[in-house]
Amino acid sequence: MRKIDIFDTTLRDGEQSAGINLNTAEKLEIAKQLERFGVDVMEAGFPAASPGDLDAVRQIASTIKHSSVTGLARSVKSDIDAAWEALKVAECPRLHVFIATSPIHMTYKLKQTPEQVVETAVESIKYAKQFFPIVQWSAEDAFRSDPAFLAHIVEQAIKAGASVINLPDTVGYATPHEYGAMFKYMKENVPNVEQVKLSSHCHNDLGMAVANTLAAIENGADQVEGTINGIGERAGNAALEEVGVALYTRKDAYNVETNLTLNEIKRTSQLVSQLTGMVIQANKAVVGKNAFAHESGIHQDGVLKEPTTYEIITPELIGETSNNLVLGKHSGRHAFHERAKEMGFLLDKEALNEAFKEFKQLADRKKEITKEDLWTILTHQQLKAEETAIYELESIQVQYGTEHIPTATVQVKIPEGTVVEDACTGAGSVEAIFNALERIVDGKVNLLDYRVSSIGKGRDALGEAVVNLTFNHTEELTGRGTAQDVLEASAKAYLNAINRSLLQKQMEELVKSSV
Ligand SMILES: CC(=O)SCCNC(=O)CCNC(=O)[C@H](O)C(C)(C)COP(=O)(O)OP(=O)(O)OC[C@H]1O[C@@H](n2cnc3c(N)ncnc32)[C@H](O)[C@@H]1OP(=O)(O)O
Ligand SMILES: CC(C)C(=O)C(=O)O
Repeated sequence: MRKIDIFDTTLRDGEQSAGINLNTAEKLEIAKQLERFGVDVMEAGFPAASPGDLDAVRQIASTIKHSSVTGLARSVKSDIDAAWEALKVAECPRLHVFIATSPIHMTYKLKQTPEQVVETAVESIKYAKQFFPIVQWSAEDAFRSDPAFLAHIVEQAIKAGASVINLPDTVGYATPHEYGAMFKYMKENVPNVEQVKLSSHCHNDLGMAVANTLAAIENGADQVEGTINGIGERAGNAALEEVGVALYTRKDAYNVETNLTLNEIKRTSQLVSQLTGMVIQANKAVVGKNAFAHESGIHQDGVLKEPTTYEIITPELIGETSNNLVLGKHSGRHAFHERAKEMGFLLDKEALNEAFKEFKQLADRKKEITKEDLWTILTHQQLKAEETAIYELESIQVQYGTEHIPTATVQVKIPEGTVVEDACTGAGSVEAIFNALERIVDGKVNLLDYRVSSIGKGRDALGEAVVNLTFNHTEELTGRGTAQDVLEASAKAYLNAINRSLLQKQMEELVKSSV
């Protein structure tokens, strides 16, 4: 199988992303991880850019042993000298030197004629070859260059000593078909092309960087360039993790191999995201938070029965521990039951169905159902199953205004099965609720403590109330209640404590009568 070299430029083109600035220690950390990931070449920086960049490239070049380290230089002697200064410590120093070849860039930016550009390119490669055993030459904006001129300058670059020729789509303008055709054209029109490796370098301005990279491979590219998470100038570069996984998953289509250790992808991606501060979009292919998440019931059911129904990549392939069946309003019973089992809840069918109903009601109101929400719902059902609720809150209504006395009206289903209603005032809404409930429950309540907190984050988080009380002079009991509204949660917590007290009494009587 044909081997494709992976050239990573996270630390050079990736760092060119607006807002990213990595220090030497951070660059070194990423470089070590790129080495573990198995990239063949890593571009560690642009040594002429700053003393800091030169130092970082030097440190990386002296540390990394299993990937070749390179640095970028303009076709300017002082840039090449700076690169040599940084890279001479490397096991096999490699330079990446470039000059633009498109009419727009030559005319307006370089202000050179095509002949002058050829001369500058050849001179710089020859100069670099005095120091570097390996010189990669890039035709910046190759895709928008005149094909015949491009073929001519590539031929001259090879004659001057370049051993890798990179043909970037610098502004992300190409379509896959067109970008592939450029490689085919070079293969057919550069007489000495077989002496070198051809390389792709794609930008993502039209969202086609990865597709273009794959098209280059199909048309003879031996090396592909890109970055982790696709970071880079403007809309970024081809995302290497996507390229690697596409080549592996569609081996049947591409029939090539790489040295990448794919199960290092997750770790590499996380590290780059964390150190650069570039957040990975949730739906990003391969490494996005949702890449292995299934939310809808039909998909979840399929994946539970057979993962390949909806997963073409296994999470393990990229070093992810498992897929994620996200429970939300589109989820179905299969996934909900499976999650309950995973969480250790052994509920009967009826309790599970009740829990599922409660879950769906909550899912309608909340963006995301958190693990804490599920614990609450499932625990509630489990307690219900074990305890047989004695007092159950039916409804609650509170009138509150800064100029009015808070009044609560509550309806509670009592142990006899009837629904009783009562109302009471209080210094605040919670006290009014507790006073009304105390009139309904048959006994003396002594409230000892009361706390409310939110479960999870966000404006739509559930409220949890905890009540400590004694009932008819029992020992202190704790009751918990959860609801979207803290007043409802408070009423539930209050009744939960009373129910626990009654249950305890029933148990004691049962034990006494059996002795
Ligand atoms: C497509 C790419 O990603 S290319 C890489 C882009 N990366 C970077 O630019 C990051 C590092 N760059 C830098 O730190 C600075 O730009 C430096 C140190 C390289 C140069 O800084 P300055 O000397 O202040 O020049 P400045 O950046 O303003 O302008 C670039 C100059 O280089 C020239 N130039 C651009 N590319 C090349 C090239 N490949 N070969 C020779 N000269 C070039 C420009 O024409 C311009 O020349 P001019 O000053 O005669 O007009
Ligand atoms: C310098 C070259 C390789 C580049 O980054 C580009 O053309 O995008």
